[in-house]
Amino acid sequence: MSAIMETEMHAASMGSSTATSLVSARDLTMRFGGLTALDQLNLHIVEGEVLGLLGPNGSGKTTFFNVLTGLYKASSGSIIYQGREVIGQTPQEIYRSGVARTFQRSRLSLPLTVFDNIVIGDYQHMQHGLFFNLFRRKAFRAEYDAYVAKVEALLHIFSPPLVARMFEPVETFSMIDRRRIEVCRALLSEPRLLLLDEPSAGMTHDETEALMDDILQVRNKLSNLTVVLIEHEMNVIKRITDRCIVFNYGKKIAEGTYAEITADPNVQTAYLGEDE
Ligand SMILES: Nc1ncnc2c1ncn2[C@@H]1O[C@H](COP(=O)(O)OP(=O)(O)OP(=O)(O)O)[C@@H](O)[C@H]1O
Repeated sequence: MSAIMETEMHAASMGSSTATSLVSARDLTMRFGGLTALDQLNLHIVEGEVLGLLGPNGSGKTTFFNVLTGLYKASSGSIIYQGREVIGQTPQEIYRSGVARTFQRSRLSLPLTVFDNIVIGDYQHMQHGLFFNLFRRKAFRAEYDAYVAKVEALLHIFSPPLVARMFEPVETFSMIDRRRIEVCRALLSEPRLLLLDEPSAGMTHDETEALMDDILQVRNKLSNLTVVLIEHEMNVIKRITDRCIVFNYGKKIAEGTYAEITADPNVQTAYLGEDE
């Protein structure tokens, strides 16, 4: 089947005649010694969707993110993002092409301020030579002010009270605010594709609900953004995804709406099998 036909089939499954694939993974395989974490995986990520990635522990979800963001080099197969092969590109190149992510474990520097934590991700884009900082004070100030305005705007989408506290250290913030800060950091580069690895991990039910509202709000405000989230909380998946893909043993075993995948016997067996 041609790539165009597959894209059109996906457009049809999204209920839209204009939907196109932002990412296409084909026969993607990632081996760690004798362990096959991704096993000839084929999937598409459709532009503008919120896609949920599900699957039992160890089914390859985070490995997929790690390959897509260039942290791991796939053993074989291909990932086309915006018409270009991702495999072989460095994490920095992939980031610059518009793919940003958060991690399962927090990667914030707790003693640093909210502002510093957010802009640190964009460090490579900054003019930061000694000459620039010492002798081009006006340009330095303008760049700094532009970053402050950008961070304020991002924090404002999530939680206006965070704006007033943006120069306070992250260690003084609650878990949900820390997650918001991490998502803001990922959004600073104005990505087209945002990958969220278990955003609800370690949060209470109410915090999770609030963060999901935030993510929906971000998605409404940044209409070109495509979001993929790995999540174990089925309520979250049900509430915010347009479509889901389920992994098991590094393969895609189901895809469709939340209602479709939860009714799928393959999915039920994968999860029940894990509990037994
Ligand atoms: N760097 C690595 N070296 C060796 N094995 C790895 C590495 N990264 C992942 N694996 C293995 O690959 C498999 C898939 O792991 P992965 O973290 O992608 O699963 P997951 O679906 O994200 O799981 P979870 O839901 O528990 O986060 C697991 O068996 C894991 O132990």
